[in-house]
Amino acid sequence: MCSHLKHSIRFPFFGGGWLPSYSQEEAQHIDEELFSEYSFSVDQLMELAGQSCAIAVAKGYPLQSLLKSTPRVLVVCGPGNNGGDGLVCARHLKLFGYDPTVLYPKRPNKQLFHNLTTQCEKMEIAFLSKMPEAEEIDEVYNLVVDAIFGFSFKGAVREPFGDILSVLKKVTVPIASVDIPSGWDVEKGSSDGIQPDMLISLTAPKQAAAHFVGRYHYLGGRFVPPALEKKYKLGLPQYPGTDCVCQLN
Ligand SMILES: [K+]
Repeated sequence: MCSHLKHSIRFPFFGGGWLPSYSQEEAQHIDEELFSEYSFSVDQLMELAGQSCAIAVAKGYPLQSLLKSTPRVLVVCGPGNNGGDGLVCARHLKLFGYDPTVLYPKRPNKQLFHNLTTQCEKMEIAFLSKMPEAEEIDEVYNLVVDAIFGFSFKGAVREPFGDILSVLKKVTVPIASVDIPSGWDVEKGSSDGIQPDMLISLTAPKQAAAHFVGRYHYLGGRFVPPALEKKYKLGLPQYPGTDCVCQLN
C-alpha cells in the first residue's frame, strides 16, 4: 500500500517542503484501519474531526473580524460522515460564540446522526428546510461551512446536492470546506467546482488538495497513532504544542 504512494503536495509553510497526499482508496484504507485495527469508534473520530474544523474556522474567521452584526454561519451537511463532521463543527462553533444554522437535507437513519442532530437542536441551532438563494446567503451569513461530501464522493452529483452546489458556486462570502471541496473529484479536483477560501484536510491531505487556491489550508484530526502514520508514510507535520489544527499555508 505505502509503496504505491505517488503524490505529494508542496506546502510553503514547510519551507517549500513536500507533504504526501492520498488517493481516494488510500484515504478509505486509513479510515477503515482506524476503526478495525485501532478500535476507534466513528463518534470519537468525528468529534475530534468536527471540533478541529470549528477551531480552524475560528482561527481563519475570528468573531471580531466578521463583517455582519450577528456571527451567523451557514453549515451545509451532506448524507455521510462528512455531514456528521459538519454537525459536530456547528455545535462547537456555537460554543465558540458563533451563530450557526444548519441545512441537512438528506439525513441517514442511523443513531449516530440522530444523536448529532438532537445535540444541535438542544443547543438551539436552527435547521433550515431549504437552501437559501446565493443573494440571501451573502446578505445574512458571514461564511458557509461545506460539509457535504468528503473522500467517498464519486460520480455525477445527485440532487438535491447539485442545486445546492450551484448556489454555493455563486456565493461571495467565504466557504470553508471540510476535508474536500464538495463536488470535487477526490484526486483530480474540479476546475469549475466551488472554490473554497478555506480547506480543512482531515487526517492527511487528499490529492485534490493540490488544486486548492484559497487563503487557508489547515490540517485537522489530530488522532493518528504513530504506528499508522509510519505504515502509511503520512509524514504529518508537527502540530504546534497542544493545538489540534496545523496551518499548511
Ligand atoms: K466537504
